[in-house]
Amino acid sequence: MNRIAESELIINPRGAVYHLDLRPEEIAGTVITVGDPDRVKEVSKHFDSIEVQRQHREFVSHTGYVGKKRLTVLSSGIGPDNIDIVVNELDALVNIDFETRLIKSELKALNIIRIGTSGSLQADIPVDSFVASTHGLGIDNLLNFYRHEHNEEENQLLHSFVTHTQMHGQIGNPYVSGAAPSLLKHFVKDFHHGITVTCPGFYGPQGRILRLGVRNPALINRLTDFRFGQHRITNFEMETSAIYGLGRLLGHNCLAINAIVANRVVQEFSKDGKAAVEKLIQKFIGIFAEEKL
Ligand SMILES: O=P(O)(O)O[C@H]1O[C@H](CO)[C@@H](O)[C@H]1O
Ligand SMILES: O=c1cc[nH]c(=O)[nH]1
Repeated sequence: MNRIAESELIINPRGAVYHLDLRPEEIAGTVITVGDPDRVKEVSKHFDSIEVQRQHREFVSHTGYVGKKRLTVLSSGIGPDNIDIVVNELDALVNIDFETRLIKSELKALNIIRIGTSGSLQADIPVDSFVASTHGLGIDNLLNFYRHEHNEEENQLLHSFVTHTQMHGQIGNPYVSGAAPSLLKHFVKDFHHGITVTCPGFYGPQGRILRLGVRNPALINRLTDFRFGQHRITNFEMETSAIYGLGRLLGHNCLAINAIVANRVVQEFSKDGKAAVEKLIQKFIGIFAEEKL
């Protein structure tokens, strides 16, 4: 097996991975990712104890316990490019030996759960409600830098998506991956389920028009109308498909749960998005404490 060079896996003088500044023993088997660094303490304030607190750039992390269960909460910052760093470095922390720089013979699967905010694409999914993503569909291109394959059903879904949204030639190849069924099954009551589209930006890529025109002005309507069997697109944001896609390639169990702060169909924004996120965090902590995940 090949030793991974110093330039490829960068380990700092503390023995911690380059961007996250975390050592292997400093993360738990369940990792919550949040976009906003300030949200990390909003999650860890519900921990019974905190044993590790680190910060490097936008990557703030707290590891501690809820009851006897250990978990880490880590901010990713905004966007799929940051998820490339977060998921690869989390995987390295558990699956690469930092002494020998060799991939371990026994690989570990993390539970990676995003607690985020998102924009609804359906009139019946109002602001302040919650969505658990059955699929992450990426129009951000990140996964196309890696060798990956889709199954027949995913290929059909993507073909139908590109045709319906008329995105041919506008962006690279969209990609799609499902949530881990072992995690999704715990987030049913009080959650809408559906496909989450992940975008490489908040404005043009999500059809927002301020001063610039967009190439696909009908994008929101086309996403709202899209159907594939019983599947529809519930929402969009900027991380889920990258987490699901990289997580699947690396063998981790991934889920995204999002609080809806904007409804793009009825053009409404939450009056108290912070309260909606707090309710979602409390719901997650309750489920994590009581159920087997
Ligand atoms: O609230 P977070 O988790 O950052 O998620 C959403 O909010 C950011 C945009 O405002 C993007 O990261 C988007 O995915
Ligand atoms: O509309 C929204 C709201 C939150 N996050 C997004 O990416 N889009």
